[in-house]
Amino acid sequence: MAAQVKGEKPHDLNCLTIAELEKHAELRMNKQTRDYYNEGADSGSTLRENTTAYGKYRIRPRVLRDISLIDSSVSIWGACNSVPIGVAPTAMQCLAHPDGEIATAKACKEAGIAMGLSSFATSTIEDVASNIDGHPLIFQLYLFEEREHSRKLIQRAKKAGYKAIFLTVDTPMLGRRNMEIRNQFKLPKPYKLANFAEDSGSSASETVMDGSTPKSEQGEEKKSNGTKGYHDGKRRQAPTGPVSFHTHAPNPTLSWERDIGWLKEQCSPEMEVWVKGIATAEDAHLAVHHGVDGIVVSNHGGRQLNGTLATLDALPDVVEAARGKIPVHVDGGIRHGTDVFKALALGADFVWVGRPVLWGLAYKGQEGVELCLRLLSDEFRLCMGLAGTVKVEDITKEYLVKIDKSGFTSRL
Ligand SMILES: Cc1cc2nc3c(=O)[nH]c(=O)nc-3n(C[C@H](O)[C@H](O)[C@H](O)COP(=O)(O)O)c2cc1C
Ligand SMILES: CCCCC(=O)C(=O)O
Repeated sequence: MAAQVKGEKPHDLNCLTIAELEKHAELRMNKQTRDYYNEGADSGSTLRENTTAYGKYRIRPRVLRDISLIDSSVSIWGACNSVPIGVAPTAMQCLAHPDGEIATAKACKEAGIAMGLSSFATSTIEDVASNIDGHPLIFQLYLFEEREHSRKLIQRAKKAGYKAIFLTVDTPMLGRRNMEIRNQFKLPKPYKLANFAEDSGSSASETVMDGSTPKSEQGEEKKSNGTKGYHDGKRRQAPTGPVSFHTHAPNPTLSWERDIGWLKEQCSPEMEVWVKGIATAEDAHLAVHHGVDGIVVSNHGGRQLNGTLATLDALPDVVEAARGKIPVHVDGGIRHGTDVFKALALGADFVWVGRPVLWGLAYKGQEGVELCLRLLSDEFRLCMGLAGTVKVEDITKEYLVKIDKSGFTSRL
């Protein structure tokens, strides 16, 4: 057992970093799951840049400041979050571990960290809520062309006490993920898209990502353009039949004018409405104009449009546009506590972490997610102290410098 401070959990000597966690997870996931979780769209350059963007900044530590009392917590949706970090909504967590989203919820409760639940979760809205036991939960919504499906999800989330709906806005079409296609990705039995089971007999395990036709949909297929999820330029019909993520998640009709007002009506007054997938100042202005409660700067972990800015690079413009009006969160590429510090210094109020949590789940279920959250939290607190900050609001751009490829630095 490693040296430890009284009351703290012992280190896992096999896994001291998120990079090590990723390696452990790789060995435990089958190829289909590993590729689905880890892949980015097209060449994967945006996926990589989300991470490498953090290397463009260095921290300017201040010293002799008595940092003996560090408070890394923030208040979010009326609760105390131990660090300004949340678990991003990611689909189908039972692929990583049979306990799936329930294990994640229990780990979030234990860590005092907010959780996002995906529309395409393999656990129900209600089960996840009862396992996180009052700690903030948000529900990630894919607003389907068949709104009735989404309306039911919203009502259930409201009843179960979710604090906000995060409307994902970067999926009017599905990004091109080639390994997913090549592997003919499908959710294996016995798992189900748990929140559609009663609507449709949820046939997620029939979802095949190769353009071929799942048996149950062959009649349907004749009417459509022959691809599943990907767009061939022809006007497609609104999907009908069982909900599966390849058929239903992309919604090319999404628009500010039609959808945000409707969503606010459905959610109010119990739940806030946020938009997840903002990458420009223009859209941040529109989000404010349409009365959303907050923004998540995100490119879906590099899984949608490849060739966009890394989220950290997109962040300052969005922060500038939303400043003082609505909160700005960011996700993508966060793999260390110092990344959290840098995102906050560039103006984010809070960050969300996707893949590392899935790796934790694959490594050791709930215990693995707790480990993931503990590593990031400990690194963040260490960074706060070593940089000379004791409160989250102390973290400003004064603590960062940008460094270019030749090593020249510039103050922000
Ligand atoms: C396997 C996987 C599934 C995801 N599923 C969803 C989803 O259902 N809804 C959504 O809005 N975002 C989804 N995301 C995107 C995450 O919410 C988040 O934006 C992204 O993972 C952040 O990047 P990171 O993985 O580098 O931390 C998914 C990401 C991954 C890796
Ligand atoms: C748009 C597909 C739904 C799941 C998801 O968001 C992802 O795999 O990234």
